[in-house]
Amino acid sequence: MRSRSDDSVLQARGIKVKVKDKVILDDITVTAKSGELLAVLGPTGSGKTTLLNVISGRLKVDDGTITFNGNPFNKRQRRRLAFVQQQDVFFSKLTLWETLYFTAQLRLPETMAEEEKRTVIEEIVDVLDMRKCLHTIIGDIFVRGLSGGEKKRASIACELLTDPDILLLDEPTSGLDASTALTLMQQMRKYASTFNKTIMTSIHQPSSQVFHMFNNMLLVINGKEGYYGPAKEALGFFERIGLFCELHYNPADFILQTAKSDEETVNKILSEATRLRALPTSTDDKQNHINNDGVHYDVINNETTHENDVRVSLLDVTEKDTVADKPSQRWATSWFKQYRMLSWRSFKQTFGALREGYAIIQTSIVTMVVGALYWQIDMNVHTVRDIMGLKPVIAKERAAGAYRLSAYYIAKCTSDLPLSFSLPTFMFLVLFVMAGLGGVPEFFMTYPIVLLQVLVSQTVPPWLFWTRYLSTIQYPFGSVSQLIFDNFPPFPCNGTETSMYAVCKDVTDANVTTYVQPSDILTASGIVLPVGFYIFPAFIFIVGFRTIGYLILRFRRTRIL
Ligand SMILES: Nc1ncnc2c1ncn2[C@@H]1O[C@H](COP(=O)(O)OP(=O)(O)OP(=O)(O)O)[C@@H](O)[C@H]1O
Repeated sequence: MRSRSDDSVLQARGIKVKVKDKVILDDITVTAKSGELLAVLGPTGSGKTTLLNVISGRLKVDDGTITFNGNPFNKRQRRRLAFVQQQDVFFSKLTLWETLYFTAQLRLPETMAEEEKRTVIEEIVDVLDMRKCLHTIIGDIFVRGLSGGEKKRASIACELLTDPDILLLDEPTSGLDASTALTLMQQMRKYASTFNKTIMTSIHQPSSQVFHMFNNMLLVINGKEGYYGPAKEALGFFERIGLFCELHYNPADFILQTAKSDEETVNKILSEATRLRALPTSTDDKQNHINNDGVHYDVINNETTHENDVRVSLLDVTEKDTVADKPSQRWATSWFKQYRMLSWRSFKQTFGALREGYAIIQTSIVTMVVGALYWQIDMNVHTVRDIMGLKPVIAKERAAGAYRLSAYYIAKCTSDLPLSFSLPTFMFLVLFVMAGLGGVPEFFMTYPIVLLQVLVSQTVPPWLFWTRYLSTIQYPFGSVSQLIFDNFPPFPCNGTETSMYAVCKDVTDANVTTYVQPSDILTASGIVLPVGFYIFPAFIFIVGFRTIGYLILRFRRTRIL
């Protein structure tokens, strides 16, 4: 159930971020209060996303502090923060309902009753007005599904499921038409005021109506603070330095154009902002900020979203903080639950691809051709597309602490098996019968080895192609050949390519029939070792490569900037 969050103040003070020698954020101070919508405006590349990354804890600062109710914003409190990134990353074959259900199962506590989880989903769906597309698939560039605006709301819905106190939105309106963007921001503003949530959103080019919805705004220019304060006072700030917005002109457009204009104008804005910040009685301090010493705190909430002024004393803040500091577990659900849900989703995604008829045809053809040559698993446009698409989803979900990497990895490996095996099984069966490679016992002896080879092939990434010299294919091939040819009858030298077999080379008398033994065929193919020798390395490959894959995922750090 949505709960009304306690009054809170999140403050970033003197934030500085440098990448190599480039200063990306320089002395940014901003305060976000519960119940309010704070917008971070700025030209492209000014540092808006970087600031959100810093606040969410995904990026370290070179200088500055972030506090929550006057205390350092710690890891535990950050779990009450949700971050909706600019790109919507989803499993495309799942419906909106399935996506929300999956997220709820993983991110809501296991102790919460199933019925309650469903109620939470229903509630969010209503808050964001998404009922009409609940059973539409997410879709991708190949198959249409949710619209851009619906996808954006779906991203937000996934984050709202955990009922966070603080919601960071990175460019939620980018790519949306003006009316969809307006509806979304109206929903966000209403959500913030109804449930006393803190919402901080970066935004590129808000319409006039959207602009008037912001309680406070921070203007970032080249990583520096251009204006911070109530949105409705922003034009007054510019007027004080001689910059006037024409009547009926969109204030956001005016502000952004001014922020991108000549150096002299930009310097004027930055100097005025610096001057105001230095004033002890600046608007900034009066309205929003905890004083420098972080001890005294007095908020006058003067916006229309609140019916009454809210005054929070130090005592209140300390009490609220204790509540917010309640120890929370690292994971909402057990390893097994994560494994089960991740397998479920992986199945849905894979079989969703199969439901698309053309995917089956294409997969079959490619598998037939490639599989016939190499017994390799198919690697066509669809699977590549899906695999490429998964990385950002996993990165997003892992960053939000949705599940353990080990649960994901094992679920992915196991849930893919039925599909991975289905087409090679079909092919092997057909070939086995058509080529008359043996009877039922031979089939059941050789079939597991084929499956083994499918697994080995899957685990070798293209950049490790040179490992063919380690002959992953040779081992199962060797064992299959041995099992098949062991039961073959000898055949005469005449009628065959005699140079292949030593026994045939010396046959000079046409009346003498010399036979090639099955063992001769194997020797000629370089298969000379016992069956076990060929099977064992396949297991080593399967376990070895999967372990390496897991370790790479585990220890490779994702760069955010
Ligand atoms: N890893 C990096 N190395 C060097 N510069 C970087 C790196 N990451 C970001 N930057 C630079 O930092 C600046 C701020 O980037 P950021 O993504 O925060 O901007 P933004 O205001 O969110 O832009 P947009 O509105 O286009 O999303 C940009 O100039 C960007 O090129």
